[in-house]
Amino acid sequence: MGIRTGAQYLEALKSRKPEVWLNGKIVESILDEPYFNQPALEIAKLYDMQHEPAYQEDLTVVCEETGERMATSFLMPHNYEDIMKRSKAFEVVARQTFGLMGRTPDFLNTVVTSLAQNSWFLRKYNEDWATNIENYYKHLRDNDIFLTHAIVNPQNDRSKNSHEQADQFTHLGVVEERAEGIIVRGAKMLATLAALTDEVIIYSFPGFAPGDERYALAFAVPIDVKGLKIICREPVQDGTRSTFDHPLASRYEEMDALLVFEDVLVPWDKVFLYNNVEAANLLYPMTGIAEQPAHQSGVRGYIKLKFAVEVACKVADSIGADQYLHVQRDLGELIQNTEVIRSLLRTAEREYTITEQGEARLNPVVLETIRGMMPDMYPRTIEVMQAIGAGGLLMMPTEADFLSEELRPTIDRHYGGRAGIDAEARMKIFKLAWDLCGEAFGMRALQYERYYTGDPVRKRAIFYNKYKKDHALDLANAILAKEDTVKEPQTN
Ligand SMILES: Cc1cc2nc3c(=O)[nH]c(=O)nc-3n(C[C@H](O)[C@H](O)[C@H](O)COP(=O)(O)OP(=O)(O)OC[C@H]3O[C@@H](n4cnc5c(N)ncnc54)[C@H](O)[C@@H]3O)c2cc1C
Ligand SMILES: Nc1c(O)cccc1C(=O)O
Repeated sequence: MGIRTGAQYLEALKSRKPEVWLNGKIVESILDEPYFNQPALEIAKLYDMQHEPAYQEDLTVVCEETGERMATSFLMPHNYEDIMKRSKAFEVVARQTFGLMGRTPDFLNTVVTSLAQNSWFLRKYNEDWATNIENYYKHLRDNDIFLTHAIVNPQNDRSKNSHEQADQFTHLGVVEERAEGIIVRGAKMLATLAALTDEVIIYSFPGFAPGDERYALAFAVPIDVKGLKIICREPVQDGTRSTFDHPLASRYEEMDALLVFEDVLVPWDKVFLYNNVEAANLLYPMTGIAEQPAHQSGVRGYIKLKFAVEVACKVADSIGADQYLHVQRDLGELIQNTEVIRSLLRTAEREYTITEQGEARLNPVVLETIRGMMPDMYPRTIEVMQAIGAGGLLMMPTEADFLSEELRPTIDRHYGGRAGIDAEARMKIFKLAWDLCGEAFGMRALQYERYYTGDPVRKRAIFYNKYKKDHALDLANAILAKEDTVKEPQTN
């Protein structure tokens, strides 16, 4: 099939009926549900862009194996040119959603591509696991499949491992083996965009302990597989809010969901890892699924940070606040933060290495630095935006007010900004800002930057401990090695 169009993506959406729970009801038709309609159209636009002359060379490449075009995010990187091709594709996608949709198809495309490129790791444990992921990669690549994923156990009792939870199937685990596959039961979180995807892949961040064997697994199933409940969180918009009042929340809402598997059959050919705690704990650090998605999320995160900083600058400019020193200082800080991330990305890309399997990987220390800085930089941007927007963020008429012939003259008189910024222009800027720094949509976008890549506290601790193990601290050791020994005590 090769690359899909938006219409083909939407047709596939219509052809399925996953068990999606939204506000206490099963959604009968995803596309007809107002809440999902606009985000689905945004995803469809990304598929259409693969066919548009302006974007096709950036978003797709010709697959050497099939001769058909495939998404560039399925390209297995072997050199700097491949790295930069992927980087450009990630940026084109990110710019389309201003970096606000973190789990666009390219994210998991890079995950499965790297799992396939590193199938050697799975082959060490089980030949079938390796063959299965290699075949799954081709299935996704050749059919341009949109994946969601859930790799975290739901928050039940974080002081206990999966096998110690009160109910042994609170967390997703294997109930039994059958000739046709494994039966899985339990929950996994946090499947972003699940309702809008074709299939779901399950695996885990490291963290299994002896006794967790039944939970140590990785597999993939269609999103509408029998027995899978997709339980959505509360929506941050209802699909009917005006794009004038909520320009971001109305378009880029990424629904998050808990996945509950109720004795779901996973065919053996879709099992990538099973009943092996060591393999499950090493999957993330030993394959490229730490580095490769971090490239996509680094580029996306940069675009989102840059976008939010630009909104903060527009807010300040629209009311003349950026003539004041402290506002200039704070906005200068935010701009410098975006330059730090941009520069780190170029450094990580340039300082790539080639693995024994021929995979080009960005510098992991630099990638991890980006991942470690974003959970502070993005919230700081929102804080500055709130401080500059101040009460104006709570002083915005709605689109309906603007449309009132009676009220409009009053709005025009009292809601304008500095010279040259009329009421509508200022309100459009402030509504962008409020979606980012006040609405539930914006708070989720902030929480995303804090947690999408894992717990920042533990990620930084892992980073420090690995850095200490891998780096000699040679500058400090050099001075300590000098002959500045303590002289003999003076004896009087
Ligand atoms: C908007 C958003 C989108 C996301 N999208 C996805 C997705 O698409 N797919 C997916 O799989 N995941 C997704 N995630 C989930 C993300 O991977 C997790 O949020 C992240 O791994 C942290 O886990 P947690 O949220 O359960 O926090 P917890 O691990 O429960 O942490 C809660 C608090 O307890 C502390 N804590 C808990 N356990 C420990 C421990 N063992 N040691 C020390 N401290 C501990 C943490 O430091 C933290 O302060 C998303 C998250 C967000 C916010
Ligand atoms: N956040 C991640 C994810 O959801 C899947 C794979 C990798 C990551 C990551 O950030 O490392």
